[in-house]
Amino acid sequence: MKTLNDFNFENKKALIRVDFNVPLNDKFEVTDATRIVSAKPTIIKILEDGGSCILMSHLGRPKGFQDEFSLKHIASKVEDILGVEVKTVADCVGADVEAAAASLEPGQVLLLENLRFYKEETAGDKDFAEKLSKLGDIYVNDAFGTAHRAHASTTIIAQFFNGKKCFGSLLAQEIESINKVMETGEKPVLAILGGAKVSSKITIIENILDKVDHLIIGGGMAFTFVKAQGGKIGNSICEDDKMPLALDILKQAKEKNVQIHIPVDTVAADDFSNDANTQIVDINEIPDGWEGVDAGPKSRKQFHDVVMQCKTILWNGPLGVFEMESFAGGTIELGNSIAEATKKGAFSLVGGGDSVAAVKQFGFEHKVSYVSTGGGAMLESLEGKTLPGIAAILE
Ligand SMILES: Nc1ncnc2c1ncn2[C@@H]1O[C@H](COP(=O)(O)OP(=O)(O)OP(=O)(O)O)[C@@H](O)[C@H]1O
Ligand SMILES: O=C(O)[C@H](O)COP(=O)(O)O
Repeated sequence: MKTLNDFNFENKKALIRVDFNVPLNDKFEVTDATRIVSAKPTIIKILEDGGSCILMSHLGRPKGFQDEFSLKHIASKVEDILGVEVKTVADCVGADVEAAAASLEPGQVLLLENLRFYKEETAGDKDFAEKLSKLGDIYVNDAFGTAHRAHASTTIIAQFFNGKKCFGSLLAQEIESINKVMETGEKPVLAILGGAKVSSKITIIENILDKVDHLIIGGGMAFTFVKAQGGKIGNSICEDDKMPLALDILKQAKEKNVQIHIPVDTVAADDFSNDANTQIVDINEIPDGWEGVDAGPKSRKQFHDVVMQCKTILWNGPLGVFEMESFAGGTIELGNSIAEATKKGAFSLVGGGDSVAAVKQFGFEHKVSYVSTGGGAMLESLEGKTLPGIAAILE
């Protein structure tokens, strides 16, 4: 696995695929700069070697050239974070871009315009990838968030850099963190899967059963398991067609010696709103007209005890409807438990869209070992898939 340390970038132009697909508000200000901050070590290492950096990224899902998706909106933020002037150019291929790249001096940074202004990017077009490849001497992929896309700049381009391609430090760190959970982590290994739907997590569950000692199934998806075993779940969300699969997962877990933990009680609400009436009920006895919206106190205690026993912890998906303050308690307590276990030496990885949002919202970001910058890329990694962006560097 080639990393930045295998190259000396002195007088070299590094063409770096970053994932600067960051959220913007209506004034086009970056509201979460994590992905930019996370790419900084790679960029700084190259500049310190005496190289220059050509940064390429997508932003959103534009249809052609659309100003609202222009990367010029984030250039000053990138500049602030890097502490280095960031030059911009109004395109990502063509004569102006080639001239801007050619005139780049060691120590300088150039940010190209949104790659997805060209449909060739997502189509994985080889000619487009080749045009991009001409801009730099060494290709560095540091875009973990987009590593599950076989796009021109993430995957196809790598074939034009035989022996001159490597992982950036963010991508290397993401791979290492996933490997720690899936392959090399100290036992006992625990995965906590929450969120709304079983259907979106099935492949992960099936893959992970071979890797973990404990599996907590929480959040909305727990109710499919509860109902499948004969529990009364009131109006709680449930995928009836997935109940046979839920039973099969429980059977597989038994065969594989994986201990499954499902909530034993729940905060039930009489309405899906923050000011609904609530009561704590047994998970198998949710009254009609009420729905489970958060883990109950006994479940929180049960999950805390499991977390504290484990040395490697993966967390994907909230334990309740954490967006509503009244139903965020279970997710917050789980975050506290993971933070405590991490402090005692466990390795903890948080990944996936909503759990990362929850971790940031409740201030656990620096209390866990690693927070992934990938949403879909993280989920596909947990499914056991080889991500095309990663494979392209290894080839
Ligand atoms: N008991 C519940 N009833 C209804 N919705 C729930 C419940 N528990 C959690 N959720 C909802 O699940 C959603 C998150 O589910 P999702 O599967 O998307 O999570 P994730 O794995 O963190 O994110 P992603 O799949 O986007 O990476 C949240 O919006 C949350 O409100
Ligand atoms: O935010 C993400 O998950 C990545 O930047 C990939 O974006 P996409 O889902 O539009 O390909």
